[in-house]
Amino acid sequence: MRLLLIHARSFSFEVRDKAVENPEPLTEELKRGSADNTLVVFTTVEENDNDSPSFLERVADDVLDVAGKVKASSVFLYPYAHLSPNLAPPPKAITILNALYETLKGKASIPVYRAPFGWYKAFNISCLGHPLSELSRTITPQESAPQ
Ligand SMILES: Nc1ncnc2c1ncn2[C@@H]1O[C@H](CO)[C@@H](NC(=O)[C@@H](N)CO)[C@H]1O
Repeated sequence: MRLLLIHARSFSFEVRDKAVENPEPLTEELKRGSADNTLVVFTTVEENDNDSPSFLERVADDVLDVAGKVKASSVFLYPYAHLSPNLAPPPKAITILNALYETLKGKASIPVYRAPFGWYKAFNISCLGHPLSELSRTITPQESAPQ
């Protein structure tokens, strides 16, 4: 999994067009969203990722550690298919992203928002520019313990 974490003074998005054959169904609250003092997590699910609790908890712990350090008021999970050449296919990617969203919500003491999967979206972001405001992470499932 590849993450680009941007601590933003403000962030907003609005859905435009379908980007995959079967995008996530849109509800009113998923069509647009915004937050201030938020940690935007552009997230690319890779082909070798999985939805095991141990993997997702490592990702969530890393994200929330950054959110705490920068004193973000919320986390914004943003599906983003541009951070890796080894993409998981959409059905697998949406499953893992939704599981990550639930894991984050279960662990976070601040609100966790998300943008919908499978759509082109317009967005505005105002990066705060402090030393921890632009971070990237590559997190991979641990190899199973040697037999
Ligand atoms: N492996 C993957 N990891 C994360 N997101 C993925 C994905 N495969 C598909 N998507 C979603 O489908 C849109 C088209 O690729 C993606 N949309 C985007 O990446 C927008 N920034 C528009 O380009 C995303 O919502």
